Amino acid sequence: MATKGTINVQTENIFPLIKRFLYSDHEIFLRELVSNAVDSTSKLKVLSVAGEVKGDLGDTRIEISIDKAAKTLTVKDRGIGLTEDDLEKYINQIAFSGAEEFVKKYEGKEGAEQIIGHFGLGFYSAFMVAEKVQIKTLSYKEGAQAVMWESDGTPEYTITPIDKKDRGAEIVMHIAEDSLEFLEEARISTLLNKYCKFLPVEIVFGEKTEKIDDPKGEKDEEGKVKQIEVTEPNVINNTKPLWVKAPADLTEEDYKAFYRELYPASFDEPLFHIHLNVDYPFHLTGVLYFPKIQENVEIQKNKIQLYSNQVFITDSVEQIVPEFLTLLHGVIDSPDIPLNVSRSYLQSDGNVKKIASHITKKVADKLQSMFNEDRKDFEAKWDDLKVFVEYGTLTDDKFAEKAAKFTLLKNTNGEYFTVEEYKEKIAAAQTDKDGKLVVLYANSKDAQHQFISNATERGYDVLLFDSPLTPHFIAKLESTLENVSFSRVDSDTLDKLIQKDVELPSKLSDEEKEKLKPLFEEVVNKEKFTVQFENMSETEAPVIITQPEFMRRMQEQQRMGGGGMFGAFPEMFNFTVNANHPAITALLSKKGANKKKVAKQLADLAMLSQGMLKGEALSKFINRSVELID
Ligand SMILES: Nc1ncnc2c1ncn2[C@@H]1O[C@H](COP(=O)(O)OP(=O)(O)OP(=O)(O)O)[C@@H](O)[C@H]1O
Repeated sequence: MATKGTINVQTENIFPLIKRFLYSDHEIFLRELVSNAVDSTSKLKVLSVAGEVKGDLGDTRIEISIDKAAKTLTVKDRGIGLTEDDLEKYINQIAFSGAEEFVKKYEGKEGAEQIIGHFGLGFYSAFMVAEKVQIKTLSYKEGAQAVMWESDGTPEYTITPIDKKDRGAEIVMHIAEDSLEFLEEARISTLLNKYCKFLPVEIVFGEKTEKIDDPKGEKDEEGKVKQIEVTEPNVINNTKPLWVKAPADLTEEDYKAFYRELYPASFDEPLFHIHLNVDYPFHLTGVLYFPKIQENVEIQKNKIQLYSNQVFITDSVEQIVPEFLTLLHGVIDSPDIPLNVSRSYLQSDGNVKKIASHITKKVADKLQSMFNEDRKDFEAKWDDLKVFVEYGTLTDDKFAEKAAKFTLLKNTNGEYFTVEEYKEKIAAAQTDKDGKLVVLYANSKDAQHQFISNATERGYDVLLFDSPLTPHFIAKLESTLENVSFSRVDSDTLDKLIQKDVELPSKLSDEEKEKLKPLFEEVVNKEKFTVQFENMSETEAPVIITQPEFMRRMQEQQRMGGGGMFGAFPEMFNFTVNANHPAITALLSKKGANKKKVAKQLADLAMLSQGMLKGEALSKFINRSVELID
């Protein structure tokens, strides 16, 4: 005999609301229903261990199936099932009021889409895609009568006794006209792969055909064992993903294989991994991988997947881990991350804070131990790690504190130093007359080649800073290190960069300098280049073009979107003539057109070594050079 009833609706009919709700996240209904099936199966296993369910449990796989003709999608489990009383209690009352409360709370609220995607309505999310839902179920309890609960998306429902032999629940969704996409194998397969890939109970979707060695051992003409095709249920998930296993039982190859399982489209292998395993004060497991950092760091983000008891929740974890950690890849699984709260609340949640700082600490500790255990190997990985470490140093004070001990500086010879080691290395040569340590750096070995070789000839060392975060990172180093300044090697002449007490005498008198100055001012743009003389050594270039450090930093900041208060910053360079160079002294005695030509040639050579000679100016320079050969 059928029971009819009406679900006790408190406020308004929530079914139309559920349907309308959050269009883009309709797909999560499948995760909700499969999770329920998994829970029910897990409960059965617990009861069996406790002796409350007798005998063999049989096949406990969950099956997802599509019946296109009947327009149904079914999730079938062999878990504990429900009695009529259970249906009344759990489906009509508890689940319903839960869903009702949920909808009431978030309806029309901004950001609700994200919340529902992470949390879900539970069983009633089936009504986002179905016009009618049936639960055909037989409880594990002895002597239970199989029943079918049915509702067509109004608060009315019926419960009818049915004939069902196997234990568990079958949720049959009669897919609505506007959701027919969920009757497509490919769509369901994609969803299962996204949300259910690592669920702890085997989930079967369709069949797969595989070729295996003939069990009878029959051979083909070439004497090889014959291959025969077998069709078997297609299990879509890995029930024991790597992160739930003990690190001691895993090899390096296992970690790499799991990385490929997580990111089938990735070509690169990860550099190394960290296995997270925390029981107290919160539960957290996971594996984080350090990828090779790509030029474009943005594409790197959103690769960490967040799970709650092996159920996929989201791959945008910004609020849960500090931003620099989002450069990492991998999996975090924690039932302690509250999923039923708004995104902004997550940040202030105590557990989330603890989790974030725990992960930060773990990552820093791992880097420190790699540094301690095998410095050479750490150096070999540094180029790939540095953007990550710099990013962390810039954005997270706790990390910065720890990272200071393993942050490496690389010089143009490819040697690596910690900051302390480096200070010691350059102290003798690069301390200026005021006792300040001047660190020289280049951002490209090629572009600043001449400047680097001049500096090394002087006995100075030049660091190579070529990451996109360089300007910020240098500013950070300058603010933490006392009495140390950083100057790019082409930002001034060497004597100005590291000022010593000794001054070279000048081969040119002041009058001679005054005579030559307008000559150079004529051949370059006066607005952009400030012509000045300096007594350098004869071996240095006759003319050097430099861009003052502060000027370049302003421009870099502007390019990165900061420093707008100065408006568009003009490009300004110093055009420094080496008063001691023979070519300059020789210029004095030259006459007329030839004098100007040589001055132009010298100016162009300086431009050329800064990579500033382009287009027509370059063509003219080449022609003039050919003429000068004659
Ligand atoms: N396949 C199933 N087999 C047995 N019981 C089920 C099944 N699906 C749902 N239930 C029962 O219905 C209840 C409500 O399910 P619902 O999905 O709405 O909420 P929930 O699973 O308790 O919580 P959540 O909001 O996390 O999904 C469950 O707690 C469970 O008792």
